[in-house]
Amino acid sequence: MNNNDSSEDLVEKYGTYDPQLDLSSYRHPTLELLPESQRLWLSNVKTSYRNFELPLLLENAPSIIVRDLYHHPNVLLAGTIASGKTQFIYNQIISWLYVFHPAELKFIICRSKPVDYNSIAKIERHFLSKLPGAEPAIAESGQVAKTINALLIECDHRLDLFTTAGVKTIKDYNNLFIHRKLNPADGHRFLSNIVLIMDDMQTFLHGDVTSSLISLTQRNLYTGIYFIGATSQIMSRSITPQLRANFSVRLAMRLMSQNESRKILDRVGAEKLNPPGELIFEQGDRLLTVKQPFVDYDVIQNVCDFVGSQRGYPNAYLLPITNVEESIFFSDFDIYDRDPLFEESTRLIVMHQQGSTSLIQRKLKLRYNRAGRIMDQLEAAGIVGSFEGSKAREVFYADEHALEQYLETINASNSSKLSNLSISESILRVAGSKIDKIVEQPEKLVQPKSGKENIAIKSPNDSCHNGNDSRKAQLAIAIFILAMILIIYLISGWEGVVNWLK
Ligand SMILES: Nc1ncnc2c1ncn2[C@@H]1O[C@H](COP(=O)(O)OP(=O)(O)OP(=O)(O)O)[C@@H](O)[C@H]1O
Repeated sequence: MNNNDSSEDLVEKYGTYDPQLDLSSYRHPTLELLPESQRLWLSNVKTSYRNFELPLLLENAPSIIVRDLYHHPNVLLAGTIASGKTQFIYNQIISWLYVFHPAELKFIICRSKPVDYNSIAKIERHFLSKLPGAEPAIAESGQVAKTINALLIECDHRLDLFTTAGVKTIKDYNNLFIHRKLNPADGHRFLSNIVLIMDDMQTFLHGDVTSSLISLTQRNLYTGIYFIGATSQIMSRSITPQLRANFSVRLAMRLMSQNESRKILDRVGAEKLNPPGELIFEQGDRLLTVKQPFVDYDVIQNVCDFVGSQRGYPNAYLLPITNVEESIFFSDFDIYDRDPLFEESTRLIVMHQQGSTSLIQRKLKLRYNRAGRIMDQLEAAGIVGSFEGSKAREVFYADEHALEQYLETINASNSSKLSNLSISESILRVAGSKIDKIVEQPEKLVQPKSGKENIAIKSPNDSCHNGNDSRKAQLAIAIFILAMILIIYLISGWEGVVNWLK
C-alpha cells in the first residue's frame, strides 16, 4: 500500500483487476469531511499506516498503536453490551477508507441489528464483498454459513494460485502480479484483502458455522482473508477452545467479571474498564488500557456518501458460489438443455458486465428469441439476476476468472451426474448432445427495415423446415449411435460402451 500512488500507478498496478472499469479516478475521502476534532488522528493514521499491510487501530492518541492483521489475521473483541464494540469496528472501517483503494480492500459485514451498518450499502460497489444476490450487510444465519464456506473456497483458490506462482504469501504474490510476472490469462489476478467482520458473532455461531469458522481461521494466514469477531457473550459455548486458540489478537472492552477477563485475555483487568470506549489488550508482556476514538455515525455516513458517489465497480466483489449442485440441479435450469452458445454467452455477459439480451443477440448474431432463451438459461443458472424492465440484469460474476471456475464446476457436475444416470438414459443424453452439435447452424441475422436495434425477424417457415430437417438428422444419428453401441457392446461389453459414451 502506498498513499503516494498516482492514478497512473494505480491503473498500472490494478488495471487487470477489472479491465472493464478501472477506478483510476478514485479519490480517498478528504479530511474536510471530518469534524476538526477527528482530523489530526486520521491524518496521522494516513502516515502511520504506510508501514503496515492491513493495520488494526488500537489507539489513536497520543500515539497511533496498531496490530498488523497481515501477521495476525484473526481478532476477537469481547465486551459487555454497549461497551463500544460496534464503534471499534466503525473506527477500523473509517480509517481504512481513508487509506485504501477499492482494489486493495473488501469487507463483508455480518450484523444482528438492522440499523448499525446501513451506510455500508452505499459503498457496496467499492469496498464490499458478498455472495451473489446477498444483502450488503448480512443478518441471516444461513447466509453467514454460506459466506464462510465461500471464503473457504476463496482461501483454497488463493493457496492454489500461490503454489502455481511459487510463493507463500499474498504480499509476495501481489508483488509478482504487479510486476507483470504472473499472466492473467493463466487465471492470475490481483488479490484484494477481504475482511469478514461479524458483529454480535454469538448470534451466528452454532454447529456447522462454528466448525467452518474454525477451518477458516486455521487456514487463512497470509492469504489476505481476515476475520474480526465481536461478542458480548463471553462465556458462551459457541466460542469453543479450538476457535479461541485461533485468535492471535484478543481484545477486551469492559467485561462483567474477572472470570470473563481471564477467558479472553488469560488475565484479570477487563472488569475494571470504563465503558464505553475503554479497550485493553496485551502489549509485550503487559496489558495496556487505551481509550477508543469516537466518530459520530453522521460522519461515517458522510464518508460513505463521498466514496459511494464515485464511480464504482459494477458489483461488490462476488465470492465463489459454494453449492453449484444445489443452485443448478434444484433450479429450473436443465444442464442438458443448455443452448450450444450458453458458455459463449456467459463469457460475453461477464466480460461486458451487462445482463442484456440484445448484447447476446448483436454479438453472437442470433435471433432475438434465441438470445432471450439463452438469457432465461443464464438466469436459471444463477449467472444473471431477474428481469428488471428497462435496466440491464445484474451480473453475478465479477470477472472471467470466477466465471471459468463456475463453468468448470457445472461441467464437472454434468459429467458426475451423467455417470450416475442409468445406462439407457446416458445413451439418450449423449446421443442428444452429439446430435445438437451436428445440427447446430449459425443463425442468419435478418435486418429489420427500420429501427436502431438489430432485432432479428424470424421467417414463419424457418422453424418448420429446420424442425423437419433436424428431426430427420436426429433420427439418422440416433440409429447410427445405437448401432455403434451394439457393436461396441458385442466387442467389449458394457464397460466399453460406457467408455465410448464418456
Ligand atoms: N469511544 C467511545 N466514546 C464515546 N462514546 C462511545 C464510544 N464508543 C461507543 N460509544 C457510545 O456507546 C454506545 C454503545 O456503543 P456500541 O454500540 O459501539 O456498543 P456495543 O458494545 O457494540 O453494544 P452492543 O453490545 O449492544 O452491540 C453508543 O451510543 C456509542 O455512541
